[in-house]
Amino acid sequence: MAPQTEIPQTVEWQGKQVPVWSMQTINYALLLSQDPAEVEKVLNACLEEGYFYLDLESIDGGRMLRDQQETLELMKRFFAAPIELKNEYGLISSHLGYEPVGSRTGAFGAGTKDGYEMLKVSRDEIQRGSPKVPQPVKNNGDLRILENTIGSCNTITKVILSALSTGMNLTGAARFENTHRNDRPSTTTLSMMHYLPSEVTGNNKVGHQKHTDISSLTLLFSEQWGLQVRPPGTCGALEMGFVAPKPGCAFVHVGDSLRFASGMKMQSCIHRVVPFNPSEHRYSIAYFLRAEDDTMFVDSEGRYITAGQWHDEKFKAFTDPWQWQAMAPASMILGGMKEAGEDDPTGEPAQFAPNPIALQEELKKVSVQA
Ligand SMILES: O=C(O)CCC(=O)C(=O)O
Ligand SMILES: [Fe+2]
Repeated sequence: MAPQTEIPQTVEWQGKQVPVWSMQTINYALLLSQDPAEVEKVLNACLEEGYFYLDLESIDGGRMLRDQQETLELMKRFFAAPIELKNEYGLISSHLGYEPVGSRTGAFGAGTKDGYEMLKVSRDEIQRGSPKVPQPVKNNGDLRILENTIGSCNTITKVILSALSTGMNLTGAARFENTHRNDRPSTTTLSMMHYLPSEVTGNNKVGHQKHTDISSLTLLFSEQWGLQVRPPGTCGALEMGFVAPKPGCAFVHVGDSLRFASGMKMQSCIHRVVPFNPSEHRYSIAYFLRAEDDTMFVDSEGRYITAGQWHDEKFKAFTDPWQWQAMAPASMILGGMKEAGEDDPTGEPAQFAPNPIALQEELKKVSVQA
């Protein structure tokens, strides 16, 4: 057996010891063969925690890891290009195009902005003859890399979905795969993110806001620290803690759509990204496997709605100014997941807190517009 990489139980961040949450590691090669013990293990991870590591170091997973490395190189080239080229088409739709830094609320909520720029290429788009991607990556070599990566991620997430259907004894049309078919429209997308160093953006423009994902499953690759999750507890989620990057592994988590499709049995993972190292550029690749647009489920508000409608409403909530987010039901951003109390009783690190006078001014601005 390969030696286990030691993951610490806590890590120092902003002068405090913060938990590093441990989790199950699922073996992709075993899942591919529907190994009964591995199927049960992945199902339990989704029912109890809503996330796990996926070990891809095998003959099948190895090529997928190489696709990620190629995508990482592609992203670094893309994000180094001038803004006019990156933003050639802007954000064409919610799941396709470029979003500059500071487009959404940041890691520390009210009055802060996010610290990442993002390029999204949807699975539906890459399947088209002439995908609409900005000029820096619109060449045969880069399009091939994007197609390979989207194909790999799609296969991996479908293998997981299939194991979960088997684990839940779903048969025929009731299996989860049957609402995630490639030839039916969906908002499934590959999202490539570049977090700028907080030394460059300033402390009020950092990270990624706390949320659960719209998707059914999210497959996430990052070799760098910064991602935090809030594990579900018996009386609400526990404290935010880090996910340690693990070599050869992806981090997979359940999103709202699969929680809803499982009749609320699975946990949608509460997470955010914080600046870990103020001088570091952080890169992450997320594949959001989403249900076909016309899939029906009961959402966290008890409504019988389509996956498309849940996507559109939640995407709007993600991109709304924080003042409007604060007025929306909490079940939207957190997919109905419960939190026991404050993230941290001693509060967020002071250096990231927005100036209270500036906050009041911003609040006034939006109430005048509304
Ligand atoms: O950058 C990351 O590690 C996570 C990004 C994320 O949560 C998202 O795009 O939904
Ligand atoms: Fe997310």
